[in-house]
Amino acid sequence: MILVFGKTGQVARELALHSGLTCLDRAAADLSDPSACAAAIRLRRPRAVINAAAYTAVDAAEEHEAEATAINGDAPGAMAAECAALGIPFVTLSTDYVFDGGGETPWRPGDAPGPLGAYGRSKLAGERAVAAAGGVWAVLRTSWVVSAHGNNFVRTMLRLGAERDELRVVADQIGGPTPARDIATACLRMVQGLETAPERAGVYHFAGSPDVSWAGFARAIMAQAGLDCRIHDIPSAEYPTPAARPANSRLDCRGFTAAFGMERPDWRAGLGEILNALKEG
Ligand SMILES: NC(=O)C1=CN([C@@H]2O[C@H](COP(=O)(O)OP(=O)(O)OC[C@H]3O[C@@H](n4cnc5c(N)ncnc54)[C@H](OP(=O)(O)O)[C@@H]3O)[C@@H](O)[C@H]2O)C=CC1
Ligand SMILES: Cc1cn([C@H]2C[C@H](O)[C@@H](COP(=O)(O)OP(=O)(O)O[C@H]3O[C@@H](C)C(=O)[C@@H](O)[C@H]3O)O2)c(=O)[nH]c1=O
Ligand SMILES: [Mg+2]
Repeated sequence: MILVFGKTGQVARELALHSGLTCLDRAAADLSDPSACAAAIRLRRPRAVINAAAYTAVDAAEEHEAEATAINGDAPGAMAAECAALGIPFVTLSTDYVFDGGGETPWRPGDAPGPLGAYGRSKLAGERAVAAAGGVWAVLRTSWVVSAHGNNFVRTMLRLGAERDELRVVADQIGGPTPARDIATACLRMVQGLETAPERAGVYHFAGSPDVSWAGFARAIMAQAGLDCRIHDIPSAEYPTPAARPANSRLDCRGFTAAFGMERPDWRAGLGEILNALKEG
């Protein structure tokens, strides 16, 4: 059995569609209590652990950094330490928001992080705690997660696109939208890969292709959904938010493909599947 932290989130819901997994919701394991997470692993004796739970409210994290750091920093660290003690692989997710967004070159896993906000700092704290715990661990940084469930940009655009004739969307933040379904597959590939070749432990990048601005992504969503809503390109300065977002969120995913044999998924295909799932309701 593979133990998954998270049950209701975008990635956790896609993981739960696979067999051989036990998914823990907040009632079964609250990440604001890291030692309870370690205890849950000890009790259940899985062959591997995937952490798909996190504090993901980017703007709210600015005012709740201590809570975000407990959940995104301390809890994965405690999980990783327990997995190291048990000699089992541990996979956790991180984000493009650990980078400062400078330049236009896709970020490589070894590039220096420089988070612009509290969410990114809390996720970086988690990466560092996991690496420090030792054992057979992997951090998968992904970006712009989308699915038919939960809070994500596709669902926001569908809601707003049905209400309005035009929308202003930032065009100077570029990244790779990533279907949660593909992230779930990637996590399971990593578990298998780490079981057979533990020397693959480390930090990896995995994002959908092609890279696009939020405005470009919004236009694709409106077009594929058949919504008549015009998207105006705006600079980030015209869409002020409590937390700054990186301008360059491009992730260089070649190391992941080389290690685990999975290419970057085309988000345009994933978007079609999400729209179909929402239509079938
Ligand atoms: N969403 C995105 O765009 C991106 C996400 N990521 C990372 O990918 C991973 C998965 O994200 P995603 O699936 O989108 O997340 P979601 O925001 O969809 O879900 C978050 C999950 O974490 C759970 N959770 C939050 N706080 C706690 C807590 N204190 N104890 C237990 N469970 C808790 C939530 O449970 P509940 O329903 O009870 O609140 C929910 O199941 C995260 O590590 C995230 O940082 C990386 C890049 C982009
Ligand atoms: C709704 C809306 C958003 N925007 C902008 C704000 C923001 O820069 C961008 C995306 O909005 P979101 O609120 O979805 O962005 P955000 O919540 O920051 O998404 C991030 O979530 C975390 C968890 C991650 O790890 C990141 O990879 C990333 O996916 O679009 C507009 O320009 N116009 C709009 O009408
Ligand atoms: Mg959001």
